[in-house]
Amino acid sequence: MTEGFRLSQTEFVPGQRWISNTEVDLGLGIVVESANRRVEISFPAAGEVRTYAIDNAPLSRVCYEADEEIYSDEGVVIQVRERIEHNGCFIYLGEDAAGNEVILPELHLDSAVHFSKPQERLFAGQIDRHGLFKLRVETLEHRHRLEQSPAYGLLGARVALLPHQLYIAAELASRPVPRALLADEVGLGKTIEAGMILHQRLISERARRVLILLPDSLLHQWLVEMHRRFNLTFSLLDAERCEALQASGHDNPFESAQRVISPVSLMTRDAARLEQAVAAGWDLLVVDEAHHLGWSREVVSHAYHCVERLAQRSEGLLLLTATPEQLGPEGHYARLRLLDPERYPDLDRFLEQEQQYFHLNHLIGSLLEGGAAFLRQDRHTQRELAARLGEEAITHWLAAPALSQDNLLDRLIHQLVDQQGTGRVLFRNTRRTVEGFPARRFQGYPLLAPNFYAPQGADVQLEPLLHPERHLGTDWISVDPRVAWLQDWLKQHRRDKVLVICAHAETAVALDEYLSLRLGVRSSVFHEGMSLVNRDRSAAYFADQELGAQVLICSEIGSEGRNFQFCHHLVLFDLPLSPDLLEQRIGRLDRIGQTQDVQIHLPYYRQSPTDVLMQWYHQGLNAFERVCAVGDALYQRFAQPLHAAMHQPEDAAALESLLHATQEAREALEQELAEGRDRLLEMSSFNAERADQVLQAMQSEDDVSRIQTYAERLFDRFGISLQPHGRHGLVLHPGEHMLCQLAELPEEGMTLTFSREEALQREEIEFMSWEHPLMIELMEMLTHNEMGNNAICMLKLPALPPGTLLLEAIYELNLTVPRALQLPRYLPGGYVRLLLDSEGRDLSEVLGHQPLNQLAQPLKLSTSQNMVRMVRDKITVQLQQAQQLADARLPVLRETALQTLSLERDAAYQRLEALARVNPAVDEAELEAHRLDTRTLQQGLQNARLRLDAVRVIVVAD
Ligand SMILES: Nc1ncnc2c1ncn2[C@@H]1O[C@H](COP(=O)(O)OP(=O)(O)OP(=O)(O)O)[C@@H](O)[C@H]1O
Repeated sequence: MTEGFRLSQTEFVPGQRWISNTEVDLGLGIVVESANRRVEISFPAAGEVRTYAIDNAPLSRVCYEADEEIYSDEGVVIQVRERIEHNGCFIYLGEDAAGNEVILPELHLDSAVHFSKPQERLFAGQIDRHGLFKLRVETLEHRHRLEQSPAYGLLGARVALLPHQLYIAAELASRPVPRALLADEVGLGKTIEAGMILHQRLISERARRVLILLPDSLLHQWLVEMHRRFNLTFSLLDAERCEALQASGHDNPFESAQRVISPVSLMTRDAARLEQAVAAGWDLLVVDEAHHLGWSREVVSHAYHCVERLAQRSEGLLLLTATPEQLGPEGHYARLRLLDPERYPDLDRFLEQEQQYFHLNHLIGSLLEGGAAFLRQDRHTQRELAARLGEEAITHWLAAPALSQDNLLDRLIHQLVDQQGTGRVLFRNTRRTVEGFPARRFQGYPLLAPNFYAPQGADVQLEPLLHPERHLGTDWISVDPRVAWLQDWLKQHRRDKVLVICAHAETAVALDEYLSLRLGVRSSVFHEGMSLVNRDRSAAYFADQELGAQVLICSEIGSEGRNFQFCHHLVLFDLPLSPDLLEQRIGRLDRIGQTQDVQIHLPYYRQSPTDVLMQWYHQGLNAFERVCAVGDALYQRFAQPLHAAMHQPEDAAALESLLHATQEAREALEQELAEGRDRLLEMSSFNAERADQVLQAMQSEDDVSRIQTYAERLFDRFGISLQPHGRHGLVLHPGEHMLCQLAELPEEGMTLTFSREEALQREEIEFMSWEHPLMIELMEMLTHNEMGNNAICMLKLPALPPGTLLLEAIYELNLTVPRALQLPRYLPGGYVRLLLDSEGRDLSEVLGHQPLNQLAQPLKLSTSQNMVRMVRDKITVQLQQAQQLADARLPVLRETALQTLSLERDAAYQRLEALARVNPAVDEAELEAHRLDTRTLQQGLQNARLRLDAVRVIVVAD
């Protein structure tokens, strides 16, 4: 667009170019005829002709000055050198891009020209409503504040603000590339953490293409959770949909969408699909229930291979599992290797490193306890620190003023925590650190096995012994005392919902049929033999509080990932032979959102293998009533005597000694871990100070009255029809006079609340946060287009003589840095505001934007246009003065931003450097990437220019 565009008032002469002030989209008009106090204008770009009364035609004359760029109707760009007038029409003399002399009569100006810059629009008479200008500036303020907030990207999630999740989300969101294992205990919110990280990366444009791989049973739940909690819509690509897409002409179905959810089974069963998914490339890959990715030195599972291929083609990688060591330390190692193959090249080295935790933890423990005073005196610890973090780190610390040593010590401790083998990639929060979980209560129900049931003996396979129904014949349901027990229990708890989990689908189906068909219990079933749709229907039927099922019977697939915390009773119809799987089962109920104690019930045959296993779990591991983090490790250690005891359930002495040994081993192991790995893990998984910073930022942005007041004006300006809905809510509908079509406002309208609390209770209504897609759409439309970028108003201010002309200019920084690097975070205040008086003095400090808004009176459009015509020369001078002043401010702005930038980047660099001491070969690449990004950011600031974003002319009246 052209700079310094002028408007001039002359007679209407055929051939002149004018624009309509009220219908700017018509483009440049040509005077066709002027007679009988009327003028006829043709608008070639729009193919329209208009006739106006000459006296009050809403038209402005188009007239370009020397040095401006103009476009001919043949698309040639011309730099104007001179403008001459001939018979009332202009002729422009200038040069084209190749330096050729061009003479262009105004008749041949491009008619499709569009004015967008504030000064162009002001002079062209395209003056915005005063309210729209105010809204634009307010929107800029909000946008900059949000971009600089530590909560940026996390605000839009419909979630309760839980510090352990906020910390992980903020920590990973701030990294250039998030590659991590989210391993919080069952039900602590790994899906939510992953969702928050995704949301942040997508909003900040650090990721666009996301693939989520899931077990079949979790596809729908994730789709719903991503949409309902994060407003993120994913395409589900399973085998059928891939086929359909391919049939409709998509060579690679994975290129048909940016955000995809797929079952892992699609990759493992169909090599071609895996290749397509790999070829499509991803910014972020998420794999839930990652403990299924089996790996050992001898055998690597196919699922592991598939995920490995994809992980190599994806920048970011989030692996989710509540039981990272379920398949032993090898499996754990293998998942870390997926995240960072170079840092974890070798299993033996990894196992060795794990042994080092004790010393590191001891060092950290003494620093935490003794603080700066201790470190100042203790030379031995100083030497140890120097050995781990480098001589320079400790010399620098010792040289620092005593007052700042405490803070600096925190930084050193964090560097030590990072150095721990898995410090930066593994996040594990436990119920010990996250408070507020209800208790678990366990009750076993010993039953007499039927007389004819006797499959025991050392030669019988152990696993089937845990499922007596398999030995009771086809009519097992009528003879198995567990069924009678269940029937009885249900009768006594008619009002309670209960989740029943058993190992096999056939058992689940038989139980369901028996309960519903023979006993009339409202029961539903969930197993791997059902279609995904039917599984979800069953789960939804169970979730329905009023008309839903009382009982849901799940096979083992129901014990992973699903959310059943609305129910408080869990019946274990059998026991799994894995402590981690037991924890997964209990985790369906014992998860965030559970409001009552979780009651766990186990009917079992007296003196059976299940009886032994139950006692081992309960007395040995205490795994029913608490999370036993060392369960699988102890299972590996005690498998042999445990299996022997299960084969000999009547041998009370052997069992007693097994239980005793297990208890002792558990206590010792827990103690060892608490002093070693777990403490470090706890420290790297959570930082109260950082979490609190994010929490406070979130709470401050949740201020309902601020967002509500602003949003109501915003919606109204765009012509959206709104009605109040409760205290903090609205019902929106597309209005009759909407300014434009809105992709994020559905035809049928939307009911919303601005309150997070209400949004958490009422999932059927939208949570309107600063990051709701509709809010983002409107704010972007306002600030990325010319809407409201100029205004004129009147002001009565005794301190200033009437007739004084003030010019308020708002400048934005033009940044040429990729948005993903989030340069605006470092900019103080975000934009520059100047308020110039007639002498070119800046009064912005004396009269702020808000006070000015309160004093300013809007003017009618025609008055505004006349006013601009009268004072356009003065405005032009003031605009030039403002630009000079703004340019003079730029170096200071740049310097402050560079300082903030280097403070933050240096701290991050030091953290990486400390890490590189352990593994220099690997981390050099990361350090180099960091240096490069820092250079790009610095360069971006050096190249930044101030661009006039909006301008307001203020006329001081009597
Ligand atoms: N911050 C939160 N606000 C509201 N609900 C939450 C929050 N965090 C988690 N939840 C709810 O708690 C339940 C457990 O969360 P989630 O499914 O993310 O846990 P998980 O760690 O992935 O569980 P699992 O180990 O079983 O896979 C879900 O119903 C989830 O919606």
